[in-house]
Amino acid sequence: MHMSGDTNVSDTAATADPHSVDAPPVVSARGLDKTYGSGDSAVRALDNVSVDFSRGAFTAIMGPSGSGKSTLMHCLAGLDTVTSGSVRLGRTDITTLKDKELTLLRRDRIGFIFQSFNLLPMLTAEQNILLPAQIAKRKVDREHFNHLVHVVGLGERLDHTPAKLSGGQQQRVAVARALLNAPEVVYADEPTGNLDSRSGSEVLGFLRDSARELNQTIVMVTHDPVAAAYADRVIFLRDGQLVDEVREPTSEIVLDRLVKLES
Ligand SMILES: Nc1ncnc2c1ncn2[C@@H]1O[C@H](COP(=O)(O)OP(=O)(O)OP(=O)(O)O)[C@@H](O)[C@H]1O
Repeated sequence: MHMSGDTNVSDTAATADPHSVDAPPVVSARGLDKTYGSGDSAVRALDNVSVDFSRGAFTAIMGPSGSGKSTLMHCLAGLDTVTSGSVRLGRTDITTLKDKELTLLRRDRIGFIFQSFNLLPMLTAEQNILLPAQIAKRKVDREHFNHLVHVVGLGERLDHTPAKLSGGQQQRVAVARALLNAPEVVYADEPTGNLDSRSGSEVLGFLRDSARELNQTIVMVTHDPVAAAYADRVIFLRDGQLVDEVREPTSEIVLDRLVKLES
């Protein structure tokens, strides 16, 4: 679902190599600055960050604690305002939007996955997955729904409430919910932070497959080099600046770069 005037971006991007991190950007940030507070207590959380995220690419954002990962994701997703600079989603400069427009943009064009799953306890897995579409009065493509729940392995458990699901299953519900609308970009904030390593690798494998097979653009903040190795590309922040990047990462290379950043 696109807002008027934005369909061209996806149309042209669809002809690009879906697996390339060099495909046309879906999200493009230029000269992002974010300062919290003022005077002596001011903290420059982002310092002139420019970065592109291509269609169908799975990107991990890493860096030491306090380096600005969450701030960058929140600014990219329109959850926080920037001090200066611009963020484009397709053709829309989201930094110029009013609150109401931002709310609609997040609802219609962005998917979110959080560490804490954020499922409603009184709803079944199926109801949780369908809820955003219902709120937005979007027609659900039943075939896509069936495909998603099959791929994430939830077929048998659609009528269970979250309390009757394991952590990994709950996160798979949250992933299916985020992907149902085929949003232009999915932001995942430590999506495996609450999962054991087996459930975590299932969720990460599914995120990687959805980037490769569904051409889904995914941006993930993580502290975990093993999680980052599922991405096509890892970008590194230090003191609010973008300082490094690795393509086709392995956990060893990511760990090595992190250690260097922290030294
Ligand atoms: N609301 C806020 N008010 C003031 N300072 C903030 C706020 N949010 C973040 N900061 C500061 O901005 C800097 C970047 O924080 P941010 O949470 O983006 O880092 P991070 O890399 O995500 O850290 P972590 O890995 O610990 O989650 C830090 O110095 C932090 O203290």
